[in-house]
Amino acid sequence: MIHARGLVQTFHTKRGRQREEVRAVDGVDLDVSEGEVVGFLGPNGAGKTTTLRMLTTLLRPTAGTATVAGYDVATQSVEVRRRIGYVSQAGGAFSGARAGDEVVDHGMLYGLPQRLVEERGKALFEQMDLPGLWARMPKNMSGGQKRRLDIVMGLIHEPKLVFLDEPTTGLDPQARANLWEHIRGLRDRLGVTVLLTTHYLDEADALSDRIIIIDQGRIVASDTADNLKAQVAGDLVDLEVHDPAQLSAAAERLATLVPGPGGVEVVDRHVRARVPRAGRSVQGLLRDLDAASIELESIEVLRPTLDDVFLTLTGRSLREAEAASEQVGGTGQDETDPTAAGASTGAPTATPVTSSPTTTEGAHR
Ligand SMILES: Nc1ncnc2c1ncn2[C@@H]1O[C@H](COP(=O)(O)OP(=O)(O)OP(=O)(O)O)[C@@H](O)[C@H]1O
Repeated sequence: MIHARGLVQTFHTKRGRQREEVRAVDGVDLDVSEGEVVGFLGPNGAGKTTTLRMLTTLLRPTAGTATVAGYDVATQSVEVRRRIGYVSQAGGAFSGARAGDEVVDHGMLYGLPQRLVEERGKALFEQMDLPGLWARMPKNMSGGQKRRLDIVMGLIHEPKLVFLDEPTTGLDPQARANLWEHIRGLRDRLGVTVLLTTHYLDEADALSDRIIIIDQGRIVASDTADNLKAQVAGDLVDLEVHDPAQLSAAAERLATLVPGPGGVEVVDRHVRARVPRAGRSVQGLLRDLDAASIELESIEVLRPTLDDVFLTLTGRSLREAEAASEQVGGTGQDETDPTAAGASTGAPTATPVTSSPTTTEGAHR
């Protein structure tokens, strides 16, 4: 469904008098098969949205090639746009119309007949858990309902491939969980291929058949969540020791489970290490500690998380990476040089109907 090779996007920005080049995407190779739900994970500013904007033909790649649904993003953008749905990060900046009318107008922009769009739209309202909201103004909907309406708009022309850019940002936990169910349903019930960006680790973990991790414009990993976690060297065992005088004795015992030297960390009253298959060895450890009369306040065994994967791959946690990206100016989109390579391929709203404005982003502008 998606095949990208060596995708690059550079932006030129100005800070005061200084002209700077930002290499937002730096040689991305990416393949997504039909029917996959792929989570595109990375810290703020890693290049997720920029990659999506190239794949959805909203930005022309500075270098590299990509085909989406069988068509070239640079030379066959109309064909690509007809076949995809794109729910942008910004979501719907809806007009003052009623939700159902927004959906019908949006579908008709694809050249679809009104009656067909109404039928499909109403079915999608049911599937997306928006019953009775057809005549409601989007401004009077909750955040979760608006996000689901965004997805209805992205699906109205029955694309086989949908791009969701941070679909649950700003939603409360219940609305997020609810939207996850709907995203799973896109694949299970409608056979839709989904590429979704997120910086929520739990979201990528829960939703994705496969996870692609991007950092500083480069892909650093692509595999199932389980395989990625298996690359991290073991489970984290954390012992909280009752008597600080016994910390080094506890550390010695824990060290016997760690392959190689230097793997045990002592922080306050805690002794921690990564232990391969801790589930199997922790019982013996407890017996050892007991025999040596080392009393514990608590013991925790934590399976690796995707954050551990990111840390192993990049040497930074996702949170550190996000904080660093915010310090260097975050999105930095304030002074973009309009002549920069990759200026938009044209606002979809200005595109004739035959060119099928296929993004909810464009249609909401
Ligand atoms: N129009 C632009 N002009 C200049 N720099 C840009 C522009 N768009 C993005 N960038 C920069 O490119 C880099 C990647 O941005 P991008 O929005 O793709 O990241 P992201 O992974 O989607 O982040 P987030 O999770 O915050 O949405 C960042 O450094 C950003 O500041």
